[in-house]
Amino acid sequence: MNQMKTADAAVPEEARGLDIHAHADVSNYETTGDPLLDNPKMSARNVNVYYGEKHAIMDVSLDIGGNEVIAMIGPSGCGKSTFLRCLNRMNDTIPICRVKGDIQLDGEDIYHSRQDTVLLRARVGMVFQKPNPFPKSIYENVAYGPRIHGLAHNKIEMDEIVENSLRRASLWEEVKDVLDKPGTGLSGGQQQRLCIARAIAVSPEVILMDEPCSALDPIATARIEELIDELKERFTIAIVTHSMQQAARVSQRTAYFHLGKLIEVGQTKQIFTNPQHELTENYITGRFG
Ligand SMILES: Nc1ncnc2c1ncn2[C@@H]1O[C@H](COP(=O)(O)OP(=O)(O)OP(=O)(O)O)[C@@H](O)[C@H]1O
Repeated sequence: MNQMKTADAAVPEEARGLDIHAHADVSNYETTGDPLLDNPKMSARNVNVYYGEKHAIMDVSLDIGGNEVIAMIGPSGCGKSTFLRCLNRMNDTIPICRVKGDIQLDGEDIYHSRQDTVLLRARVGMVFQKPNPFPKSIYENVAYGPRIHGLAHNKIEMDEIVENSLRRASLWEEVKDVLDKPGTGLSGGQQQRLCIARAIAVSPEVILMDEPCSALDPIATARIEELIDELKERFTIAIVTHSMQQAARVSQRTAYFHLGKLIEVGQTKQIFTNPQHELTENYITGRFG
């Protein structure tokens, strides 16, 4: 059986420290692997992103399949978060940021001028690196989205949405007796599960997760990873992670980014055991990153 090649598998010091900028001109690289799928849930074509003059994402084309977990990995600053934020137009909130190219959700252009971004972000929810509950009760954190989207007609329906969302986020048993207490009073791991419950409450189709475990301890991280595994039954998930072990544990496909370019995409097992591109191999074996 193939062995995982990741950095954490004791890479000797002398093998590390390869300069990422040794391959600084990646602009003409073609993506290796299978970035495109039949019948994708989301599809990105020739996406370029600029922050002012800085060209942060270069001509990325990538599909995301329904009910898959796709992990986005790569060295710091390679554009993973920027690309993720394109998928629900979170980059619109950054004035100097320009996004070019075509991104579709179920075949519809999400950058169309008639696209309502509030509705889009309900369909394509987001969980951030640092848990960010609203300064409101646990109940209100979850009820807020359904209320603004008119998803409940009465208190009974709202109670049901709140309970179901907290159950799906594996938090209900811990908070069912303290729903009126502030969400900010929970532990970091519980706060992150509350943020996941909040995202789930508006019945999204896709959940974007930007390093959702980086502020959590290993036990809280393991719970979120278990949760991701359960959530993929109902949702499509794109996750940015710095942890290759996490990518290997939670995802079916992995996309490797490098200096703004999508270098390689494939089945997670293949990426970690038999990467086709030298840059991917250098990264997963810990030579840079
Ligand atoms: N708001 C911003 N304004 C200007 N430049 C930005 C902004 N956000 C990101 N960038 C630049 O875009 C490039 C890609 O950044 P991005 O945060 O997407 O990378 P990343 O791979 O997610 O990095 P990390 O792993 O460190 O979070 C970097 O060079 C970064 O400095």
